[in-house]
Amino acid sequence: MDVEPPAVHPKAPTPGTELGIHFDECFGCGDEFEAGLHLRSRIGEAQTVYSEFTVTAAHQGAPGLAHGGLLACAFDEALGSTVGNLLRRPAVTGKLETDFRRPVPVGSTLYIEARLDGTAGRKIYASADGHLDAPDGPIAVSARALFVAVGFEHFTTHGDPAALKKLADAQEKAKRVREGRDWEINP
Ligand SMILES: CCCCCCCCCC(=O)SCCNC(=O)CCNC(=O)[C@H](O)C(C)(C)COP(=O)(O)OP(=O)(O)OC[C@H]1O[C@@H](n2cnc3c(N)ncnc32)[C@H](O)[C@@H]1OP(=O)(O)O
Repeated sequence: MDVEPPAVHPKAPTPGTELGIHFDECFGCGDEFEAGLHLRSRIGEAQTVYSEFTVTAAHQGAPGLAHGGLLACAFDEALGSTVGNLLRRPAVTGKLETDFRRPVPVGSTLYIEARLDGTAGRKIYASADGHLDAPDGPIAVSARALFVAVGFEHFTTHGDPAALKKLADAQEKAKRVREGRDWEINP
């Protein structure tokens, strides 16, 4: 099947939009776990998403240096957020390839610019570059990923249905608050 240019969803958030946490307990973006990556993302121009990840002592592999697996996790999150927010299609990572080009010290911040590259049926291609300590800093890590679109049953079948229900309820409540209708008698 040919790879087609990605079609951004008409209701995708617009450039400049700060993207919130998609799940409090997500290791990539959630706030629930102190050692998590606490990635913060916003929509950029032309099918891009910018994310920032500051490396702490909790993310070390060698003394004073980030663990490569956790850097890969940051890219998985940044790329997943790009796919999820721009295409608004549930998808999971099928393949993730990383090039580690420079060491990333504790205390440094990676500025990750991720983009959609194309789609082919359920397959979604995306890639990203991580710049060291400034949006135009040297590239320390690059990644390419294949996401595969899935139905919601992927999460209900393989994940935790009770936690999913809690998440759906929290998202619905946040939507009601955003729309100024958080006054239902039976919340
Ligand atoms: C706003 C939201 C923000 C979210 C951010 C979160 C980011 C984090 C994202 C993740 O980390 S997700 C968790 C890690 N990933 C997984 O747990 C996925 C585990 N794997 C699976 O569940 C299945 O293998 C998968 C759904 C990916 C595919 O199984 P399916 O049976 O549904 O599909 P199938 O195997 O028929 O593959 C569909 C197509 O994808 C291709 N494909 C699948 N996996 C592939 C792979 N690994 N490499 C290459 N191609 C692959 C496959 O060849 C095929 O291509 P064709 O259509 O051309 O035939």
